[in-house]
Amino acid sequence: MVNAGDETAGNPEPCVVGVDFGTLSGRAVVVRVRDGAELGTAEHEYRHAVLDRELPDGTRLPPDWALQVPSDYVDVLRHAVPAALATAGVRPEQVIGIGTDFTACTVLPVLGDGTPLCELPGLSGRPHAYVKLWRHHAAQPQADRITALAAERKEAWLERYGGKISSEWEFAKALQVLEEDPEIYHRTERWVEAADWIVWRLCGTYLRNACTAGYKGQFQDGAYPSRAYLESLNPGFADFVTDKLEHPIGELGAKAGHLTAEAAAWTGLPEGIAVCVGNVDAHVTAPAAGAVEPGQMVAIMGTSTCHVMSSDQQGAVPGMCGVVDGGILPGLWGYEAGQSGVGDIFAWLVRTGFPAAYTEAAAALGRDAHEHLTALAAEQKVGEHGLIALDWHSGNRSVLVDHELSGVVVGLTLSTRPEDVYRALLEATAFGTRIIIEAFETAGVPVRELIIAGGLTKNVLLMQIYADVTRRPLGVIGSTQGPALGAAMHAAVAAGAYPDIQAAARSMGKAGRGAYQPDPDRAAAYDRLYEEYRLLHDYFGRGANDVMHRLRRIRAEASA
Ligand SMILES: Nc1ncnc2c1ncn2[C@@H]1O[C@H](COP(=O)(O)OP(=O)(O)O)[C@@H](O)[C@H]1O
Ligand SMILES: O=C(CO)[C@H](O)[C@H](O)COP(=O)(O)O
Repeated sequence: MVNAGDETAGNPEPCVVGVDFGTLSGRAVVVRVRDGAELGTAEHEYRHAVLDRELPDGTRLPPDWALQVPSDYVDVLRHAVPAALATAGVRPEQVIGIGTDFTACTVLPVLGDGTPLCELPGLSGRPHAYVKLWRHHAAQPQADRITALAAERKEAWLERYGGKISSEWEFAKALQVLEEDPEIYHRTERWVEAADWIVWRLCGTYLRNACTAGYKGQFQDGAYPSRAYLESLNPGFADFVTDKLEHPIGELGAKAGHLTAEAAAWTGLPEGIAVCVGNVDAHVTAPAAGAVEPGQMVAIMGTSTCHVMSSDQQGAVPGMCGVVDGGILPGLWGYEAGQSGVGDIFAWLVRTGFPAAYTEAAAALGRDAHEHLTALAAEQKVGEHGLIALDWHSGNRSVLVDHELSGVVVGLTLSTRPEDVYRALLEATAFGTRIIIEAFETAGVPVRELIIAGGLTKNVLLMQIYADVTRRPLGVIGSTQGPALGAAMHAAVAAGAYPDIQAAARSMGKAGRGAYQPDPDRAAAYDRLYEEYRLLHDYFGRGANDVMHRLRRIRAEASA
């Protein structure tokens, strides 16, 4: 990190602020416009983290729920932005713009002035009044009906979503509210992506960003799903688009408005600076990683993995999350696919399968649990643990689009150790990425380069496994704050410092090429394991054995 304190004292250079709203925290970074130097960062954890068991008042939540509290996002503006400025040694007057990115589809019900329903008197005990986080997966029954009806009616937009609509997105989540808590649904005046809500808080203007509108809001070729379609889904849902969703769309990198006096007081930034249109964590990271050419796929690996890629070719990739015109970069088709659980799955093992003796050994070596398991797992040869796993602990986003699937580890014996399972889980996520890449290439959308970004780039074993499993050289982004950097780059465009995001990427992006090379022997050994993964994937995921769905029903009955 560069400290700009002295350097900027006599000659203050323009800077921008990017704020990345992740799953558990928000991270702010102060970036120099000229060259993308990251001058200071700060993180603020959400006080309520993820509500997946109960509301703050103790109201119990069913399985597969994941909610958040909107005031936690404002706290990031209050704490992380001033702290990042202080660390950077940058004076507020140097900052010409602020940009944000968010997880998505993370969506909330609000009044016409943006007030979240969960903040209204009498509604703090109502689960449906809260933010539904991207990994709220309880709307799967609604998603299944949305897909089935679209297929039956041959809705043209279905193909743009790889043939399946996800339970993570705006329509499935809203339909769940209507069907489970109609009063909350009727009191909802706007159904808003958190990505747009935070921009609304910053500049007082509500615009729907083109990215989430396209990928999560089923907005294609200037239109949402028709009233007739929605009425067939549920008569009470017929006017969802006109009553609660439709709103002017802001292009990515455009200026949404100017920082209000209230938001200036929260952040310590000057009132009136440019506020960029909202965007998504994965999508802003592509230009941050220098990926502005067709066929450069960026996998943003953290809690989950998103695969984003721009292409000059429009294709129907089965099971992708979507293809949106200009969804990542203007003038190109933007593709997204993903894996709902990656770091989250490794965290599950650390939480549930890390014995006391391991905790002591890790502490003695000064390692955290991930580092300890990784170091032990790195001592093995490919296949030595005798395991194969399916990475579906948080369901399958691509290519099966089914959040009622669950995780599997085959091959457990009385000799199996935690590091064996940990390694099998690392490998399972790499196999999941290979399935996705193959789906693109089979559909005629070439993947020319694979670049990795996100928190998991710090795990060297994991990166090498991805290179070996995919048989591709991996580039690794040259920043640990890819999304926040990408948000800052979009802010620079919104403030007029660059004509477009491609130009900003040339000066501010942090491309890293060829950091890991595949090893031919390990790659060959992984080919054999990948065949086993594919077999299990199709067996459990494509209907040959529906045991995972049946188990969910048994669980629901048992806990009813
Ligand atoms: N050394 C590690 N190896 C593998 N996974 C890790 C390691 N350290 C943390 N993780 C996982 O990384 C995830 C967080 O990734 P990060 O990119 O920081 O966050 P986010 O995806 O929310 O932006 C967590 O799920 C955590 O379990
Ligand atoms: O689906 C997304 C983008 O389209 C989510 O934002 C993403 O999966 C959550 O990201 P993270 O793993 O970084 O918390």
